[in-house]
Amino acid sequence: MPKTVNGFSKLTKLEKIDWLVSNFFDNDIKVKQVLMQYWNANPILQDLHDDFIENTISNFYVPFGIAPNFLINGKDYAIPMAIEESSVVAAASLVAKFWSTRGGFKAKVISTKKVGQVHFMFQNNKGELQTYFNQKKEELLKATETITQNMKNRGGGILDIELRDKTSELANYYQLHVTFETVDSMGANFINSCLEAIAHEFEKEGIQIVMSILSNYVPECLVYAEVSCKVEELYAENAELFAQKFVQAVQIANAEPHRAVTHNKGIMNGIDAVVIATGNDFRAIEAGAHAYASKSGTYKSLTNASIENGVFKFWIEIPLALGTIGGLTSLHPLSKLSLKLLGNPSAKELMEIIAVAGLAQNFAALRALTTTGIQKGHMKMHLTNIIKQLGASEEEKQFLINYFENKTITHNAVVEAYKKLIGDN
Ligand SMILES: CC(C)(COP(=O)([O-])OP(=O)([O-])OC[C@H]1O[C@@H](n2cnc3c(N)ncnc32)[C@H](O)[C@@H]1OP(=O)([O-])[O-])[C@@H](O)C(=O)NCCC(=O)NCCSC(=O)C[C@@](C)(O)CC(=O)[O-]
Ligand SMILES: NC(=O)C1=CN([C@@H]2O[C@H](COP(=O)(O)OP(=O)(O)OC[C@H]3O[C@@H](n4cnc5c(N)ncnc54)[C@H](O)[C@@H]3O)[C@@H](O)[C@H]2O)C=CC1
Repeated sequence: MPKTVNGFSKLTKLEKIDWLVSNFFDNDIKVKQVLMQYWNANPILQDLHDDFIENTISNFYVPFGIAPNFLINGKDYAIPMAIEESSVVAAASLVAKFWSTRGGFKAKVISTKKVGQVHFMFQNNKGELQTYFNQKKEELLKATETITQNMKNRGGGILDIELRDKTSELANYYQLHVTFETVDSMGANFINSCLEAIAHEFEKEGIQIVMSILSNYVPECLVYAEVSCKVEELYAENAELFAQKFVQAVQIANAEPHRAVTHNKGIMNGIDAVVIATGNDFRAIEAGAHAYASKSGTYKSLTNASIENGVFKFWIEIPLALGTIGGLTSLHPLSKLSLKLLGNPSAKELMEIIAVAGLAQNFAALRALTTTGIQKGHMKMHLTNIIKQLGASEEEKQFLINYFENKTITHNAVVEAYKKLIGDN
């Protein structure tokens, strides 16, 4: 039987589920039950979630946790995190507590410029194109006036439009490179609307517009965060060796892309979790962060560390195009709550908070990697997931948690201990 369908989008939610269950699950009624089990009991709330995307058939939960005790620029925060991976929230919490007694995190937005581009092809004389652009520039700005008026009143809008010659990269390729200030919004829709208005105005015979779209590479929408303390304040046991190995771990990430990718993945554990909890676009943030990590031509660490005059310093510099208005930020009740928990920050303040979450996460991972190894703490948190996969009862779970209190946790060791416990050898 063909597993393709016409008009799927027009079916009701239940019809969609029935089609899926009959075509892909042999009419297994349990599949329908699992999907419906995740529907929200409140139909209004469910409707809201149904409409976030298309062809919704259920909800996919991701845990929503809190990392308390973050002291950032002298202000206390409890940071919301939406993430499926164990040990991330624990690690952030541990590090927040640690640095809160050493002056906390200092963060600062460096710049907030965003970029959009109208990509086009032009075969004729370059000088003529430049003249046409120079004559047209004011009209291009005028064409966006109805869209930009409110943003200008907020202190934002279009900062500049440049004609860029890209013919050395691709034959006949030029672009209008436009920079924006979008204040408290991420700005994707605002930027795209402006670009399409500009493209429409710029079009004329001989200019073939290919596309108009914002760029998620935002090296000028940049935030910096750091922690520092005297080396001896780091950890009681051999603080100097700890600091040295920590700095070496960062240097290795800067020298070796294989390590840098994992190092930055650890940073994104913290960043994505807060980005998602606040209703922001984590794909945009991921794409922009990794592109920035490659800005020198080699993929490198997004963090850095130093020891100078007995002072340990650890910092991050990362592009984050975030919004505290627009997108899902006030539509998703939990994003709204997250922003309220953070004191309804401006987009700039949110950039600082999220950069700190990334720095804290990296500190936790490097601390673990250069001391006990990552598995000890991670597996301690992951233990309950393994136990649950085995189908253990509450009593068996407690037994296994106590059993592994002072033992090395591996998946196999847990399986063996469980088998022994239930007498299945
Ligand atoms: C996991 C810990 C924190 C345990 O650390 P610990 O020293 O065993 O923790 P503890 O039991 O002594 O508790 C100390 C504090 O840690 C936090 N904490 C401790 N347990 C919990 C918990 N259950 N729930 C919530 N918070 C917890 C909490 O703040 C607690 O204080 P309290 O609340 O008691 O005042 C530590 O070993 C750690 O930070 N490990 C690193 C974990 C990590 O980085 N995980 C990320 C996933 S691995 C990965 O994806 C990235 C990686 C590692 O590959 C990146 C890279 O390579 O760079
Ligand atoms: N490549 C990408 O990253 C793309 C992302 N998107 C999506 O676009 C969404 C974000 O777009 P936005 O334009 O930010 O959201 P949005 O379309 O909801 O617009 C936010 C609007 O809020 C208004 N506003 C009110 N007060 C403001 C203030 N203080 N500061 C700034 N604006 C204020 C402005 O009119 C602004 O345009 C996200 O959902 C994202 O996933 C869409 C297309 C492409």
